[in-house]
Amino acid sequence: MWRRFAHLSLSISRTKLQSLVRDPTVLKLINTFSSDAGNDGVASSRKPFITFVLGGPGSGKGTQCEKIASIFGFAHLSAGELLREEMSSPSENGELIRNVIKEGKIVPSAITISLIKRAINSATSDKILIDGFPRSEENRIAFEKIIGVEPDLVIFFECPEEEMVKRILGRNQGRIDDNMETIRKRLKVFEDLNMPVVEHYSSKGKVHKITATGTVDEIFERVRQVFASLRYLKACLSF
Ligand SMILES: Nc1ncnc2c1ncn2[C@@H]1O[C@H](COP(=O)(O)OP(=O)(O)OP(=O)(O)O)[C@@H](O)[C@H]1O
Ligand SMILES: O=c1ccn([C@@H]2O[C@H](COP(=O)(O)O)[C@@H](O)[C@H]2O)c(=O)[nH]1
Ligand SMILES: [Mg+2]
Repeated sequence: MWRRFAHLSLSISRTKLQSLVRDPTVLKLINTFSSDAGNDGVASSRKPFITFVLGGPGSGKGTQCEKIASIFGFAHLSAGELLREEMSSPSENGELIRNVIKEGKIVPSAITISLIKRAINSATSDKILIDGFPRSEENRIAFEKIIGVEPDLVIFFECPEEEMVKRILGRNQGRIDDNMETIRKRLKVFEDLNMPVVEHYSSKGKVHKITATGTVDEIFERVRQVFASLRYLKACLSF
């Protein structure tokens, strides 16, 4: 296959390309865009390319996901947003979700995963950003079991607590959990339950840690480089 690259003046060595082709994320990129293989958990005839976007409350996940979605053509699924919509609809789980969110705790996996699964199945892109999920190791294990896939990539926004608190208190969207009492609980849940998920995927080499301080555009420039390099590799490897 290397002859296919011969006419390109790529500043990337053959050895590097060979190692990239063995990289699971790159292999998945190629499969996502060129195969019809499906899986049992989601109805798509293609395997979606799944990115988990993690970070503490107020670290900027939603803000950055919107930019990734518009520039790189991803579908943006926010687990928190799906739960808020469910909470506001005449759903049998509405009251439970409201109480859990108000307490800064984690909604049972079965509820969140069924909302995520439905959203993946109706997404118009096979490149999916799942924002703010999994929140715990229990969430993660349940997702991998029910959906039958692991994420291809994990973006982790690292942000100091005082900055996250400042951002949340300035958000002004009327969220029932954007108050100091709930914020303290959310920060503790993040450290105790969400960080082990980041550590799990770090040990598998899937995490891209992004420093989440600075302006929205400065942070997006760091994020953009991760996705631009994936897009570049796809372009190199799939023609
Ligand atoms: N780099 C930034 N500098 C200043 N404010 C920011 C920055 N990024 C996002 N914000 C603002 O901070 C608030 C929180 O951002 P955002 O909603 O994207 O965070 P989040 O990680 O999705 O939070 P949550 O986990 O609570 O949903 C928003 O009001 C957003 O406009
Ligand atoms: O997978 C999830 C995602 C969210 N929650 C609950 O919702 C709130 C708000 O989530 P944001 O991502 O900050 O919008 C969160 O504090 C949890 O209570 C959840 O349980 N599971
Ligand atoms: Mg958010």
